[in-house]
Amino acid sequence: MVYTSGGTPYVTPHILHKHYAQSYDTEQSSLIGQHVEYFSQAGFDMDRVQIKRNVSPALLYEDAVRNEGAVISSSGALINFSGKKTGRSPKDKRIVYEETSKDDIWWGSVNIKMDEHTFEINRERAIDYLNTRDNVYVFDGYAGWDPKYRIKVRVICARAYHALFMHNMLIRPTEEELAEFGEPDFIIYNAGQFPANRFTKGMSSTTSVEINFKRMEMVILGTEYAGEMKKGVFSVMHYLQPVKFGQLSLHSSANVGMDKNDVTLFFGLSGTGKTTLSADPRRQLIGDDEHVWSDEGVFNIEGGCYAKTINLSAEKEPEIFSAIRFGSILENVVYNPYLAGT
Ligand SMILES: Nc1ncnc2c1ncn2[C@@H]1O[C@H](COP(=O)(O)OP(=O)(O)O)[C@@H](O)[C@H]1O
Ligand SMILES: C=C(OP(=O)(O)O)C(=O)O
Repeated sequence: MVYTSGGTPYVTPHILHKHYAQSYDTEQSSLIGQHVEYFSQAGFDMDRVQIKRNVSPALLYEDAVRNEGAVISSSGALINFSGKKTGRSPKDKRIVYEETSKDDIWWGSVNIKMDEHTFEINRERAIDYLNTRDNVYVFDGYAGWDPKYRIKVRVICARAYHALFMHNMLIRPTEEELAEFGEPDFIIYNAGQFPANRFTKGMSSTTSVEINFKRMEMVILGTEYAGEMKKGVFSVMHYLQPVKFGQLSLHSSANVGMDKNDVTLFFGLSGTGKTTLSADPRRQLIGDDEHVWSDEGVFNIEGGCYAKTINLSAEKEPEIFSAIRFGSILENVVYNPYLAGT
């Protein structure tokens, strides 16, 4: 990200893995016995890494600013950079070919096949990388507002901003729900700072975004674009809803009239206006991207929204503009370093 002021270019910082000594209240991570055992069994070196589970946005801000080159904008949002990948990598997204799901997947250039062994290699690579970090962030949340059709998702990642992103995009459990969360239904291992090995069978680049429906896991290597995680959860719900629950999942935004139950769905590929149109102030927002039309109505899969900020103005899109405040993330935007991130 380059910002130019008076002809002088300024490259905004993107400092990764800076090992600052950190004071951290261990109470906050509150990994109770069963969790410590879970993470040890999952291959995490619990003597080395500090696992921070469902920590507050303020703590994630502190870590992102201290360790990841994040900046706080004048309106309180957290400005972050996703490195060289600033969008999704569809050509590097693969699905494991295995007996439990192979007949329910439309294989081809969108759903690219990967073998189980390669998944295991990349999964191990991701966990090995995460074990080299001082901080590993975990966010446990739900996908799907209808308790009948929702799943429990665990995100394990190395960047505080990725944890904050999923804190925003998933549905947050209450304190009681978190205490009784138990085993997740789906796990994302995000080691996006670390590349895939190009010499591993099937890897065509250093990026790999892969889903294994048998293990109900996703592994991300070689891309830090946070949207991969939210779309990964969507891929899983797009598989589970029709195949396992018999419900219709939709890539659409949705809103509803103030008095009537007249739900409107807006369909379109990424960047075609789903978020913008669903934010109509005369109607109530249900969600901006991922829904399920179930036997009882339309429910959102997500807990937050993801909007494009290009040419965003307070006049044209006031609801989206005013959402840029404490807790929200600005990803890959230009800012003025002299005016405290404006
Ligand atoms: N008439 C319009 N309707 C919707 N979006 C528009 C329109 N004109 C321009 N835009 C812009 O197009 C982009 C649409 O992005 P967004 O709503 O986030 O798409 P999506 O949610 O489908 O990915 C925004 O930057 C928005 O400002
Ligand atoms: C986050 C994204 O979603 P959408 O543009 O569909 O809102 C994306 O395409 O990466």
